[in-house]
Amino acid sequence: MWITLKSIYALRRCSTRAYTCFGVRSNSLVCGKTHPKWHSAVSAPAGFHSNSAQCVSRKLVRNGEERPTVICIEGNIASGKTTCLEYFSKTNNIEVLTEPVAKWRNVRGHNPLGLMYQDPTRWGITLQTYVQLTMLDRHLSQICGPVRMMERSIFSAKYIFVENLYKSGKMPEVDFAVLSEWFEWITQNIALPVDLIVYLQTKPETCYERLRERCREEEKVIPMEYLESIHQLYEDWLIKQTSFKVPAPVLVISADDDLEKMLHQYEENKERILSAQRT
Ligand SMILES: Nc1ncnc2c1ncn2[C@@H]1O[C@H](COP(=O)(O)OP(=O)(O)O)[C@@H](O)[C@H]1O
Ligand SMILES: Cc1cn([C@H]2C[C@H](O)[C@@H](COP(=O)(O)O)O2)c(=O)[nH]c1=O
Repeated sequence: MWITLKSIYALRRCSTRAYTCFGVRSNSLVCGKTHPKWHSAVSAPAGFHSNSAQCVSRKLVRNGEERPTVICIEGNIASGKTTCLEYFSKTNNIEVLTEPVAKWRNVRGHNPLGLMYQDPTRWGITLQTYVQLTMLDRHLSQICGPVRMMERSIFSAKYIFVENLYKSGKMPEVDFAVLSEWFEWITQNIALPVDLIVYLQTKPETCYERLRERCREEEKVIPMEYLESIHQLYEDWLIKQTSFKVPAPVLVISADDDLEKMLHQYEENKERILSAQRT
Protein backbone atom coordinates (compact mmCIF):
# COMPACT_ATOMS: atom_id res chain seq x y z
CA MET A 1 0.00 0.00 0.00
CA TRP A 2 2.83 2.33 0.87
CA ILE A 3 4.29 1.91 -2.63
CA THR A 4 0.93 2.73 -4.20
CA LEU A 5 0.61 5.94 -2.24
CA LYS A 6 4.14 6.90 -3.07
CA SER A 7 3.50 6.29 -6.76
CA ILE A 8 0.53 8.62 -6.74
CA TYR A 9 2.66 11.23 -5.05
CA ALA A 10 5.33 10.81 -7.69
CA LEU A 11 2.79 11.07 -10.49
CA ARG A 12 1.86 14.63 -9.62
CA ARG A 13 3.96 16.97 -11.72
CA CYS A 14 3.71 20.20 -9.81
CA SER A 15 6.16 20.46 -6.94
CA THR A 16 3.70 22.46 -4.86
CA ARG A 17 1.21 19.66 -5.16
CA ALA A 18 2.18 17.26 -2.46
CA TYR A 19 -0.12 14.73 -0.90
CA THR A 20 0.16 13.22 2.45
CA CYS A 21 -1.64 10.67 4.43
CA PHE A 22 -2.87 11.41 7.90
CA GLY A 23 -4.78 9.76 10.67
CA VAL A 24 -4.65 9.11 14.35
CA ARG A 25 -3.42 5.57 14.32
CA SER A 26 -0.07 5.29 12.66
CA ASN A 27 -0.30 1.67 11.67
CA SER A 28 -3.42 1.40 9.52
CA LEU A 29 -2.70 2.27 5.91
CA VAL A 30 1.03 1.86 5.82
CA CYS A 31 0.80 -1.72 7.10
CA GLY A 32 3.28 -1.10 9.88
CA LYS A 33 5.88 0.53 7.63
CA THR A 34 6.77 4.14 8.11
CA HIS A 35 8.12 6.73 5.76
CA PRO A 36 9.22 10.25 6.64
CA LYS A 37 7.07 11.87 3.95
CA TRP A 38 3.86 10.31 5.16
CA HIS A 39 4.72 9.85 8.75
CA SER A 40 5.64 13.49 9.27
CA ALA A 41 2.05 14.66 8.83
CA VAL A 42 -0.13 12.90 11.33
CA SER A 43 -2.61 15.73 11.73
CA ALA A 44 -4.65 17.62 9.19
CA PRO A 45 -2.98 20.72 7.76
CA ALA A 46 -4.97 24.00 7.90
CA GLY A 47 -8.12 23.75 5.84
CA PHE A 48 -8.12 19.97 5.71
CA HIS A 49 -10.01 17.36 7.58
CA SER A 50 -9.93 13.69 8.20
CA ASN A 51 -12.74 11.92 6.43
CA SER A 52 -12.80 9.00 8.74
CA ALA A 53 -15.28 9.37 11.59
CA GLN A 54 -13.22 7.15 13.87
CA CYS A 55 -9.89 8.15 12.37
CA VAL A 56 -8.89 4.57 11.75
CA SER A 57 -8.51 4.83 8.00
CA ARG A 58 -6.18 7.33 6.39
CA LYS A 59 -6.67 9.24 3.21
CA LEU A 60 -4.26 10.97 0.94
CA VAL A 61 -4.77 14.68 1.28
CA ARG A 62 -2.99 17.70 -0.05
CA ASN A 63 -0.17 18.89 2.11
CA GLY A 64 0.94 22.47 2.54
CA GLU A 65 -1.73 24.25 0.54
CA GLU A 66 -5.15 25.52 1.49
CA ARG A 67 -7.85 23.62 -0.36
CA PRO A 68 -10.42 25.53 -2.38
CA THR A 69 -14.19 25.37 -1.97
CA VAL A 70 -15.29 22.78 -4.51
CA ILE A 71 -18.60 23.08 -6.35
CA CYS A 72 -19.69 20.42 -8.86
CA ILE A 73 -22.20 21.24 -11.59
CA GLU A 74 -24.27 18.15 -12.28
CA GLY A 75 -26.97 17.36 -14.80
CA ASN A 76 -28.04 15.27 -17.75
CA ILE A 77 -26.23 15.31 -21.09
CA ALA A 78 -26.71 18.74 -22.77
CA SER A 79 -28.57 20.13 -19.75
CA GLY A 80 -26.47 23.32 -19.92
CA LYS A 81 -23.55 22.59 -17.58
CA THR A 82 -20.86 24.04 -19.85
CA THR A 83 -23.00 27.12 -20.49
CA CYS A 84 -23.44 27.59 -16.74
CA LEU A 85 -19.67 27.27 -16.21
CA GLU A 86 -19.04 29.80 -18.96
CA TYR A 87 -21.16 32.27 -17.02
CA PHE A 88 -19.20 31.70 -13.78
CA SER A 89 -15.83 31.78 -15.55
CA LYS A 90 -16.31 35.54 -15.93
CA THR A 91 -16.22 36.00 -12.16
CA ASN A 92 -12.87 36.71 -10.53
CA ASN A 93 -11.26 34.10 -8.33
CA ILE A 94 -13.25 31.17 -9.68
CA GLU A 95 -11.40 28.33 -11.26
CA VAL A 96 -13.58 26.56 -13.81
CA LEU A 97 -12.84 22.96 -14.78
CA THR A 98 -14.92 21.64 -17.66
CA GLU A 99 -15.27 17.92 -18.33
CA PRO A 100 -12.33 16.46 -20.24
CA VAL A 101 -14.57 15.38 -23.14
CA ALA A 102 -11.81 16.15 -25.67
CA LYS A 103 -9.70 13.45 -24.03
CA TRP A 104 -12.60 10.98 -24.09
CA ARG A 105 -12.86 11.59 -27.83
CA ASN A 106 -9.16 11.29 -28.47
CA VAL A 107 -6.75 9.20 -26.47
CA ARG A 108 -3.67 8.60 -28.58
CA GLY A 109 -5.77 8.69 -31.73
CA HIS A 110 -8.59 6.49 -30.37
CA ASN A 111 -12.11 7.66 -29.60
CA PRO A 112 -13.44 5.73 -26.58
CA LEU A 113 -16.58 7.93 -26.39
CA GLY A 114 -17.50 7.10 -29.99
CA LEU A 115 -16.65 3.43 -29.51
CA MET A 116 -18.83 3.24 -26.40
CA TYR A 117 -21.86 4.66 -28.22
CA GLN A 118 -21.30 2.22 -31.09
CA ASP A 119 -20.87 -0.87 -28.90
CA PRO A 120 -21.40 -0.20 -25.17
CA THR A 121 -20.98 -3.83 -24.12
CA ARG A 122 -17.51 -4.03 -25.62
CA TRP A 123 -16.26 -0.50 -25.01
CA GLY A 124 -18.17 0.72 -21.93
CA ILE A 125 -15.39 -0.47 -19.60
CA THR A 126 -12.76 1.23 -21.76
CA LEU A 127 -14.52 4.59 -21.73
CA GLN A 128 -15.49 4.45 -18.07
CA THR A 129 -11.99 3.47 -16.94
CA TYR A 130 -10.65 6.48 -18.79
CA VAL A 131 -13.42 8.77 -17.52
CA GLN A 132 -12.60 7.66 -13.96
CA LEU A 133 -8.90 8.37 -14.44
CA THR A 134 -9.41 11.78 -16.06
CA MET A 135 -12.00 12.81 -13.48
CA LEU A 136 -9.62 11.83 -10.68
CA ASP A 137 -6.99 13.95 -12.37
CA ARG A 138 -9.46 16.88 -12.45
CA HIS A 139 -10.23 16.52 -8.74
CA LEU A 140 -6.50 16.46 -7.91
CA SER A 141 -5.33 19.11 -10.35
CA GLN A 142 -3.30 22.09 -9.25
CA ILE A 143 -5.32 24.65 -7.34
CA CYS A 144 -5.67 27.99 -9.07
CA GLY A 145 -8.01 29.95 -6.82
CA PRO A 146 -10.16 29.92 -3.70
CA VAL A 147 -13.25 28.53 -5.47
CA ARG A 148 -13.26 25.64 -7.90
CA MET A 149 -16.27 24.88 -10.11
CA MET A 150 -16.13 21.48 -11.82
CA GLU A 151 -18.33 19.99 -14.46
CA ARG A 152 -19.59 16.71 -12.99
CA SER A 153 -17.33 14.57 -10.77
CA ILE A 154 -15.84 11.14 -10.32
CA PHE A 155 -19.00 10.38 -8.30
CA SER A 156 -21.50 11.02 -11.10
CA ALA A 157 -19.33 9.14 -13.59
CA LYS A 158 -19.75 6.08 -11.38
CA TYR A 159 -23.22 6.55 -9.87
CA ILE A 160 -24.87 7.65 -13.11
CA PHE A 161 -23.01 6.44 -16.19
CA VAL A 162 -21.40 3.21 -14.99
CA GLU A 163 -24.59 2.37 -13.14
CA ASN A 164 -26.64 3.01 -16.26
CA LEU A 165 -24.48 0.75 -18.42
CA TYR A 166 -24.64 -2.02 -15.85
CA LYS A 167 -28.34 -1.70 -14.99
CA SER A 168 -29.33 -1.67 -18.65
CA GLY A 169 -27.47 -4.95 -19.18
CA LYS A 170 -24.85 -3.35 -21.41
CA MET A 171 -21.89 -3.78 -19.09
CA PRO A 172 -20.74 -7.31 -18.18
CA GLU A 173 -20.72 -8.02 -14.46
CA VAL A 174 -16.95 -8.56 -14.39
CA ASP A 175 -16.34 -5.12 -15.93
CA PHE A 176 -18.68 -3.55 -13.41
CA ALA A 177 -16.93 -5.37 -10.55
CA VAL A 178 -13.46 -4.23 -11.62
CA LEU A 179 -14.56 -0.61 -12.10
CA SER A 180 -16.34 -0.67 -8.75
CA GLU A 181 -13.25 -1.97 -6.97
CA TRP A 182 -11.19 0.79 -8.53
CA PHE A 183 -13.77 3.41 -7.55
CA GLU A 184 -13.97 2.16 -3.99
CA TRP A 185 -10.21 2.10 -3.61
CA ILE A 186 -9.90 5.64 -4.91
CA THR A 187 -12.67 7.13 -2.80
CA GLN A 188 -11.59 5.30 0.34
CA ASN A 189 -7.93 6.26 0.06
CA ILE A 190 -7.88 9.70 -1.51
CA ALA A 191 -9.67 12.75 -0.14
CA LEU A 192 -11.85 14.20 -2.91
CA PRO A 193 -13.78 16.93 -1.14
CA VAL A 194 -16.94 18.40 -2.65
CA ASP A 195 -18.72 21.23 -0.80
CA LEU A 196 -21.76 21.85 -2.97
CA ILE A 197 -23.52 20.13 -5.83
CA VAL A 198 -25.48 22.36 -8.19
CA TYR A 199 -27.97 20.12 -9.99
CA LEU A 200 -29.28 21.54 -13.26
CA GLN A 201 -32.60 19.77 -13.32
CA THR A 202 -34.11 19.43 -16.78
CA LYS A 203 -36.73 17.40 -18.56
CA PRO A 204 -35.12 14.71 -20.72
CA GLU A 205 -37.00 16.28 -23.66
CA THR A 206 -35.13 19.56 -23.16
CA CYS A 207 -31.79 17.74 -23.25
CA TYR A 208 -32.83 15.83 -26.34
CA GLU A 209 -33.49 19.12 -28.16
CA ARG A 210 -30.23 20.70 -26.97
CA LEU A 211 -28.28 17.56 -27.83
CA ARG A 212 -29.60 17.71 -31.41
CA GLU A 213 -28.73 21.38 -31.60
CA ARG A 214 -25.19 20.81 -30.30
CA CYS A 215 -24.75 17.97 -32.79
CA ARG A 216 -21.72 16.15 -31.35
CA GLU A 217 -20.95 13.41 -33.88
CA GLU A 218 -20.66 10.54 -31.36
CA GLU A 219 -23.97 11.45 -29.71
CA LYS A 220 -26.13 11.26 -32.82
CA VAL A 221 -27.14 7.71 -31.87
CA ILE A 222 -28.46 8.70 -28.42
CA PRO A 223 -32.18 7.90 -28.16
CA MET A 224 -34.65 9.66 -25.89
CA GLU A 225 -34.76 6.56 -23.60
CA TYR A 226 -31.06 6.97 -22.82
CA LEU A 227 -31.62 10.53 -21.57
CA GLU A 228 -34.63 9.32 -19.58
CA SER A 229 -32.50 6.68 -17.82
CA ILE A 230 -29.76 9.18 -17.01
CA HIS A 231 -32.42 11.60 -15.74
CA GLN A 232 -33.93 8.95 -13.46
CA LEU A 233 -30.53 8.01 -12.03
CA TYR A 234 -29.81 11.68 -11.30
CA GLU A 235 -33.19 12.11 -9.63
CA ASP A 236 -32.69 9.02 -7.45
CA TRP A 237 -29.21 10.16 -6.46
CA LEU A 238 -29.68 13.90 -5.89
CA ILE A 239 -33.42 14.49 -5.30
CA LYS A 240 -34.78 11.35 -3.68
CA GLN A 241 -31.32 10.52 -2.30
CA THR A 242 -32.17 6.83 -2.27
CA SER A 243 -29.45 5.31 -4.46
CA PHE A 244 -25.93 6.40 -3.51
CA LYS A 245 -24.24 8.57 -0.93
CA VAL A 246 -24.51 12.26 -1.82
CA PRO A 247 -21.09 13.81 -1.12
CA ALA A 248 -22.31 17.39 -0.47
CA PRO A 249 -25.45 19.51 -0.04
CA VAL A 250 -27.45 19.89 -3.25
CA LEU A 251 -28.75 23.12 -4.77
CA VAL A 252 -31.36 22.38 -7.43
CA ILE A 253 -31.75 24.83 -10.32
CA SER A 254 -34.54 24.32 -12.78
CA ALA A 255 -32.79 24.48 -16.15
CA ASP A 256 -35.45 24.08 -18.84
CA ASP A 257 -35.73 27.83 -19.48
CA ASP A 258 -34.17 29.71 -22.38
CA LEU A 259 -30.66 31.05 -22.14
CA GLU A 260 -31.61 34.54 -21.03
CA LYS A 261 -33.73 33.26 -18.14
CA MET A 262 -31.02 30.78 -17.16
CA LEU A 263 -28.38 33.51 -16.99
CA HIS A 264 -30.75 35.46 -14.78
CA GLN A 265 -31.13 32.42 -12.49
CA TYR A 266 -27.35 32.03 -12.26
CA GLU A 267 -27.06 35.70 -11.34
CA GLU A 268 -29.75 35.27 -8.66
CA ASN A 269 -28.11 32.16 -7.20
CA LYS A 270 -24.53 33.37 -7.51
CA GLU A 271 -24.02 34.47 -3.89
CA ARG A 272 -25.60 31.32 -2.56
CA ILE A 273 -23.40 29.16 -4.74
CA LEU A 274 -20.17 30.99 -4.07
CA SER A 275 -20.70 31.09 -0.33
CA ALA A 276 -20.86 27.30 -0.14
CA GLN A 277 -19.49 26.21 3.21
CA ARG A 278 -16.56 23.88 3.24
CA THR A 279 -17.53 20.53 4.68
N1 LIG B 1 -30.90 27.58 -21.54
C1 LIG B 1 -30.64 27.15 -22.77
N2 LIG B 1 -31.56 27.28 -23.73
C2 LIG B 1 -31.32 26.83 -24.97
N3 LIG B 1 -30.17 26.24 -25.37
C3 LIG B 1 -29.21 26.08 -24.44
C4 LIG B 1 -29.38 26.52 -23.09
N4 LIG B 1 -28.27 26.23 -22.41
C5 LIG B 1 -27.43 25.63 -23.27
N5 LIG B 1 -27.97 25.55 -24.49
C6 LIG B 1 -27.41 24.93 -25.69
O1 LIG B 1 -27.60 23.52 -25.53
C7 LIG B 1 -26.45 22.81 -25.95
C8 LIG B 1 -25.89 22.02 -24.74
O2 LIG B 1 -25.46 22.94 -23.76
P1 LIG B 1 -24.15 22.66 -22.91
O3 LIG B 1 -23.92 23.83 -22.03
O4 LIG B 1 -23.03 22.24 -23.82
O5 LIG B 1 -24.65 21.41 -22.05
P2 LIG B 1 -23.80 20.34 -21.21
O6 LIG B 1 -22.46 20.94 -20.91
O7 LIG B 1 -24.63 20.11 -19.99
O8 LIG B 1 -23.70 19.13 -22.04
C9 LIG B 1 -25.47 23.83 -26.50
O9 LIG B 1 -25.67 23.91 -27.88
C10 LIG B 1 -25.90 25.13 -25.82
O10 LIG B 1 -25.61 26.26 -26.60
C1 LIG C 1 -19.21 11.57 -17.21
C2 LIG C 1 -19.54 10.67 -18.36
C3 LIG C 1 -19.96 11.17 -19.57
N1 LIG C 1 -20.27 10.34 -20.59
C4 LIG C 1 -20.68 10.91 -21.88
C5 LIG C 1 -22.04 11.51 -21.91
C6 LIG C 1 -21.92 12.56 -22.98
O1 LIG C 1 -22.04 11.96 -24.25
C7 LIG C 1 -20.50 13.05 -22.77
C8 LIG C 1 -20.43 14.21 -21.84
O2 LIG C 1 -21.17 15.23 -22.35
P1 LIG C 1 -21.94 16.32 -21.48
O3 LIG C 1 -22.37 17.26 -22.49
O4 LIG C 1 -20.94 16.90 -20.59
O5 LIG C 1 -23.01 15.72 -20.71
O6 LIG C 1 -19.80 11.97 -22.21
C9 LIG C 1 -20.18 8.98 -20.43
O7 LIG C 1 -20.50 8.21 -21.35
N2 LIG C 1 -19.74 8.48 -19.25
C10 LIG C 1 -19.42 9.28 -18.20
O8 LIG C 1 -19.02 8.78 -17.10
